[in-house]
Amino acid sequence: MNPLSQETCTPCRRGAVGLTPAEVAALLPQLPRWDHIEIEGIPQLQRRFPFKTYLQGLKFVHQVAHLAEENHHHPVLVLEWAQVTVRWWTHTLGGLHRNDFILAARCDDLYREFLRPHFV
Ligand SMILES: C[C@H](O)[C@H](O)[C@H]1CNC2=NC(N)=NC(=O)C2=N1
Repeated sequence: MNPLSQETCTPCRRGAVGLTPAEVAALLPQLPRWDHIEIEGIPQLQRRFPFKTYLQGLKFVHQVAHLAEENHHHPVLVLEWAQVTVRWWTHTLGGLHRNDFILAARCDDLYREFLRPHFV
């Protein structure tokens, strides 16, 4: 279990300060399957999760949506055939906050549950 996923998100108030590039660089190794990308000048965390079926992907999207609601922090979710793409960033900062890393780690935990064989 990634220690990041054990942390609690902090409310990100307007005027909050985002992570410095050094802080982002220090956190990225804890999310080895996530890409640090930039879209329209906004740094984000992105991971593609493969699934056997479209409906399995939808189930994962549903779980991530509930995680987002519980934490008042919402990702971009792209549901495609056999894959779900998740992108985290903090809108109020236009950049990355520790919350983005925490919730990315939580997504990894949810996905790991999908991969665990469910014995009948
Ligand atoms: C009021 C509400 O909690 C805020 O607008 C939340 C909603 N979800 C959010 N999600 C993300 N990713 N970034 C935000 O800044 C954000 N703000």
